[in-house]
Amino acid sequence: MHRAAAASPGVQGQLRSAAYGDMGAKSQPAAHCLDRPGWDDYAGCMSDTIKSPDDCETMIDVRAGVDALDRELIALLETRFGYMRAAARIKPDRGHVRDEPRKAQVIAQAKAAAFEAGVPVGLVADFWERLVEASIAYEGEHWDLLRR
Ligand SMILES: O=C(O)C(=O)C[C@]1(C(=O)O)C=C[C@@H](O)C=C1
Repeated sequence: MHRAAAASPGVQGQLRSAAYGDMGAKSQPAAHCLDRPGWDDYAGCMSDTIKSPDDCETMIDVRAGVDALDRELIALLETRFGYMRAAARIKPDRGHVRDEPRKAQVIAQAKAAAFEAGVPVGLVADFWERLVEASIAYEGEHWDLLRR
């Protein structure tokens, strides 16, 4: 499932401004670009500013691409933490915040997806371990905040 297809308009706008916010209105992709899957759409819409890795010719190209991707990653993380706030709101017991079987499933899925994508699996395993632990801490703090 493509993330933009599943996202609300608010999340799409958030992704767009986080990824392309400082590039000026002229270089922002058309809204339809974020509704369609695949690098070709992303790169095609952004061809005047952001090039696909294979099309990069200079370090300016590379760093523009990396910076745009990093902004998008941060926007995605913001959305993930939004789901943690939702979980904190929905889970009836504080003891449910940490769910070890689900944590193991989330990490296993991330490792499998990394393997499929040719991304270093060890890196993803370490990153997701940190990510889920940080998510548990965040969700717990939010659970307490909502009920104090
Ligand atoms: O799935 C949940 O129950 C969540 O709260 C999300 C999440 C996660 O980061 O993905 C966080 C805490 C749980 O230990 C398991 C998974």
